[in-house]
Amino acid sequence: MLKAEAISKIYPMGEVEIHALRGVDLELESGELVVLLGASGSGKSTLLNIIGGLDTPSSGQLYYHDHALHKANDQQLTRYRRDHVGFVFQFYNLIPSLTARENVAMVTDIAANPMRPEEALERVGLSQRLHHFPAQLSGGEQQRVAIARAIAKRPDILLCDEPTGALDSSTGGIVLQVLQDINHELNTTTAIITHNAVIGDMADRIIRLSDGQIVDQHYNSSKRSAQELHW
Ligand SMILES: Nc1ncnc2c1ncn2[C@@H]1O[C@H](COP(=O)(O)OP(=O)(O)OP(=O)(O)O)[C@@H](O)[C@H]1O
Repeated sequence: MLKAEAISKIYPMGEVEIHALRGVDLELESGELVVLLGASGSGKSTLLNIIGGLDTPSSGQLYYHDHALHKANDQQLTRYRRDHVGFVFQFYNLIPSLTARENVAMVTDIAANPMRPEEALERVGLSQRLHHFPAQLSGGEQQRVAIARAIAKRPDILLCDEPTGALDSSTGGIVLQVLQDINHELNTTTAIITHNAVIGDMADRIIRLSDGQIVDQHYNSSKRSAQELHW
């Protein structure tokens, strides 16, 4: 469903250029769960942001089905993000003055074919927290609200940048289990960025980046349930 060919990204920084990505080829297949591993600065977030239409490549081609995203203008990229992509970040980015339900409703109010906020929150196990404000929720619960918000519009692609980076291992396991369940139940193509190689065990495919290049990728023959993972 998504194909990146020879993607490079150069950030000009004064006199020097930072080569964040150097010729990345990547295909994401419908319904798969991919984990992207790599050291800090290897280009993981840059790649995810380009795939999600938050950033544009300096060179290379990017196709979502037959849409050439590398040629898209701002308006077309906004539409692609709004209609097809869900994002989950390390810090949950919830609106503090809105309840869990209202945070999710912000998205469902503008989406084409959304699920009800109650359904999205039920899918992440938060039916009992609909009217809580973010400050009244634990970190893991806040991340689950962020996931409910991301999936409520039924995105084709869910992109998660260090979704458990701020969580302890057992809370992180619950959040990852939610992502794995949603991938399974809704067939949402899912990419998870992490520093943590253990998380690769829950993936269909593991991709490793180093210095702006994909240096290894393989299918995982012994996929495990996220809640079995410990780090
Ligand atoms: N907006 C930017 N302007 C300039 N340089 C950038 C920008 N974004 C990223 N970079 C640089 O590009 C390289 C790749 O960064 P990126 O954030 O993609 O790495 P990462 O693998 O996600 O790292 P981390 O795990 O620490 O988040 C780094 O050297 C970074 O400093």
